[in-house]
Amino acid sequence: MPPSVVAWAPGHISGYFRRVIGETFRDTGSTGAGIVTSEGVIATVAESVETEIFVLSDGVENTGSPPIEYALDRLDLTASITTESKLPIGSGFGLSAASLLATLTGLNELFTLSMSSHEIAILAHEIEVQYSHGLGDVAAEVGGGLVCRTGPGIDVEVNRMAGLDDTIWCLCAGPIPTDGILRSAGMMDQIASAYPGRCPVDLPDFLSLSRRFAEASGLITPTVREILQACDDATVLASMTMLGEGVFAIGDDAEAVLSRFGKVYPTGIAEAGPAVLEVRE
Ligand SMILES: Nc1ncnc2c1ncn2[C@@H]1O[C@H](COP(=O)(O)OP(=O)(O)OP(=O)(O)O)[C@@H](O)[C@H]1O
Ligand SMILES: CC(C)(CO)[C@@H](O)C(=O)[O-]
Repeated sequence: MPPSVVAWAPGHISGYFRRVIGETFRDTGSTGAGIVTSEGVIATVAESVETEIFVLSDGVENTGSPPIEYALDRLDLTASITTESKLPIGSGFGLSAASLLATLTGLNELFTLSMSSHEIAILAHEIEVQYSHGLGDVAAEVGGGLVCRTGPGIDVEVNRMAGLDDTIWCLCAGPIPTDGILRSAGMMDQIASAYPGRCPVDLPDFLSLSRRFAEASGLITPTVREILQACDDATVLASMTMLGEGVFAIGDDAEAVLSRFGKVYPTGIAEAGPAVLEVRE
């Protein structure tokens, strides 16, 4: 077996956001708030004469990942890469950013690239913005907690609320292609007008601000509406995952209410960002 490294990065449930377009990708991104999730992406990277990428997400295996392929090209590397996540792709869990952060963290260790965690984050953010796969997920996922980003990019101060032991219950009705929304000027205008303009004071406040944003953004689909209504009827705090056709909720009855609509994915709130888990010589 060739040498390999296993690395991890957290996911991110964005609750509300506003795009900010800067002069370069470094000051382009979003302001907003979200939950960095303990359910994220595990990347196993190994030396290989040819690049191969396997993506295992929510039990479904695919091959290939353009953003990861681009990252390898930028680093002039070939490698065998496998990413694994219990959460489904494209459903608002920030897995594109997490897969980049986990993969780059693993490659950095495997090939002794001597990249700092900040340099890894800069490259991941650039790729996210370039592919329109995300705006603020990398900035959120470099650390843990309930995060509030008051500026775009990863060189700005991020407010993090740590030590939260709540379980976040998530339900996914289907993917929403992030790039399609981010590339729509009309949607971006409506999203900007829905933006709350402040950071949450605690987790319940975050859910409440996110729900008001979702209602005003025009993004709620009929399926999400039905699920949110059931949560309202049961006095369960819930909102829509950005950007995915999904719902996230907290509280004692959240799992029971969401389970009526399909598979429920529980996650904790991460305490930290990307890390190397194992080095296999
Ligand atoms: N776990 C993963 N492993 C490898 N590549 C991934 C992974 N998740 C996403 N990608 C790549 O990123 C692309 C865009 O993913 P997308 O942004 O839609 O998912 P997401 O980040 O989970 O959703 P969101 O950005 O709404 O939170 C995918 O088409 C895929 O090429
Ligand atoms: C745009 C976005 C909602 C996609 O996940 C996220 O990157 C964010 O909050 O900026």
